[in-house]
Amino acid sequence: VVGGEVAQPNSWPWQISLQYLSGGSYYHTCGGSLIRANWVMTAAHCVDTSRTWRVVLGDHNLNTNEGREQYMSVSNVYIHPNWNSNNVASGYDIALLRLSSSATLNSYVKLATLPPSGQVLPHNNPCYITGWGRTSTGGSLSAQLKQAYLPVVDYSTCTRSDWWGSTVKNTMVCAGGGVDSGCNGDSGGPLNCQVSGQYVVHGVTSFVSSLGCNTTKKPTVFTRVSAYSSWISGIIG
Ligand SMILES: CC(C)C[C@H](NC(=O)C(F)(F)F)C(=O)N[C@@H](C)C(=O)Nc1ccc(C(F)(F)F)cc1
Repeated sequence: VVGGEVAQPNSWPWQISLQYLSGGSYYHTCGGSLIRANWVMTAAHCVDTSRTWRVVLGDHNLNTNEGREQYMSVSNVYIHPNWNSNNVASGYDIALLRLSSSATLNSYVKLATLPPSGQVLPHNNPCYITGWGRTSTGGSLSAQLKQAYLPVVDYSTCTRSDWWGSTVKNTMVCAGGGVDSGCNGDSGGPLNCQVSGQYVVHGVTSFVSSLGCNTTKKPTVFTRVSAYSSWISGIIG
C-alpha cells in the first residue's frame, strides 16, 4: 500500500497473509480474505505456480509474534478456469484456497462479507485497500498491515483512454487513481467497501500500472467479486 496509514491491529479481521515455503522459511507473497472458516479468497496470479503455501490469520506485524496468529496449511487451490497468466487484462484473477482445517473465529479472525451477485458500486463509493505490500514503487513490503482510502472509480471513468482504456473490463473494479494505491504484495487482498454502514469485500487486488503503483489516472484494479458469485458458490457450496 502506497500512502494511507498503518491499520489499527486486527481491524480488518478477514485479511490474511498468503506465504510460501522457501529454504525452510515462509515468505509473504499475497493477501487474501477469509470467506468461510476453511476457505480463503485470493488472486489467481498469486497461486498459479506450484508451491507449498500457508495462510496466516489474525496477523498485524508479519515479523513479530503477537499471539493472535493462526497458521493454516492449504489442502487445495482452485484457480478460475478462465484465468490466463499471460493476460491479466482478460480478468478471472480469482482463486479459492481450501484450508486443511477450520480457523477459530474470534475478535481477531472473522469472516468477510461478500456482495450480492452482480452488485456494482457507484463512483466515489468509500473503500479501503488493505495489505502488507510495498509502501512505494520498488520499495519494501510493510511489516505492519496498512490501509488506504481508495474511493471507487466507475467503469465509464476507468475505461477512458487516458485512464486504463480497454485494459479494464466490467468484471473489474477500479479504485483510487491518485497518490494512494495498492502495490506489489497487496495482490489477492480485499477492497473493503462501505455499503449501508457495513464493510463488504467488493474487490480482490489484481493489478497496478507497470509504470508505478500510484500512477495518476491508473487506479488500482480489482477483480469484481460480485461478478464471480456463482463460481464461488459452485466451489465452496
Ligand atoms: C503480476 C501482475 C499480473 C499483477 C501485479 N499486481 C500487483 O502488484 C498488485 F498488488 F497490485 F495486485 C501487478 O500489477 N504488477 C505490475 C508490475 C504489472 O505487471 N502490471 C500490469 C501488467 C500488465 C497489464 C496489462 F493488463 F495491461 F497487460 C497491466 C498492469
